[in-house]
Amino acid sequence: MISNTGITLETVSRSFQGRGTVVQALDNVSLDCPAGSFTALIGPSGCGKSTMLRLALGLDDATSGEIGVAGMKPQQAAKAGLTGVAFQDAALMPWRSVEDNIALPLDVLGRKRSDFTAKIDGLIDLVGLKGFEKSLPGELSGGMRQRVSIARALVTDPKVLFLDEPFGALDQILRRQMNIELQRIWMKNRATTLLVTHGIDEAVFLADRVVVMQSRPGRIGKVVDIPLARPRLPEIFTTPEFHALEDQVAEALDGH
Ligand SMILES: Nc1ncnc2c1ncn2[C@@H]1O[C@H](COP(=O)(O)OP(=O)(O)OP(=O)(O)O)[C@@H](O)[C@H]1O
Repeated sequence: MISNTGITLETVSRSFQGRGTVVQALDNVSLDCPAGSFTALIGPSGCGKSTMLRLALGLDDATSGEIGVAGMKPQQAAKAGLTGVAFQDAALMPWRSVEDNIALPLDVLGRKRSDFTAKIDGLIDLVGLKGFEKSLPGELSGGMRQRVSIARALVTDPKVLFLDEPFGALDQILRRQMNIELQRIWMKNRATTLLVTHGIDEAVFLADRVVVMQSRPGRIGKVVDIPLARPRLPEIFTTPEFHALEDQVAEALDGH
């Protein structure tokens, strides 16, 4: 029984040895994402966002410090299928159909596909791709590919979800639609979510709090709480309350 499905970083540092220099990608970063929370991570290019995600996914090791994902070491959590991830370029297998792409993590984890037929159907429904089960990625729009990527991230029923700029390549209108979709999906499954984004509006719309990072060395500058009630409707983007929160994040990005 896993009692904690959150993400914790305790004084985590990661440095890279360059040519004669050491890059401190993360310097003593501590962060606690409680179970079921939605955290957005924003910051200038090179502040260590992707590095943090890679460490939490168990794809890389910290130079020092401790990371806990769903109460385990990151690699253990990934092996147990407790983590899901979606990247900016949907990273789908072009020769696999929508449903086969969604099933990919099951193959990787050695799970029996036939046990998950209903799960995959449900996810296709959830992300609005009914009727496209047999389509290939090349036959889908950018937004549809990202939906597949999100369904794939959810197929193991992860307790912890990592999203690395999942809508970064989409135009503004589509991104807004996807933000609304993502909120709906998250409100249903309530996975602890860590979203890396460059969009202040996206961060404020989706998150319970926005963690603003600073670079050289990569560290947390400020945490802005987002006390907006859910579900947040599209109209919220134009409210003074929303703009005030965007301003707080923008100021923190400027180092205030
Ligand atoms: N494998 C690596 N080898 C050497 N340096 C690295 C490596 N990975 C990251 N870095 C350095 O660590 C710093 C943080 O990189 P990271 O990719 O985490 O930043 P980021 O905040 O995700 O940037 P972006 O917003 O541009 O994606 C950068 O200075 C980068 O050059």
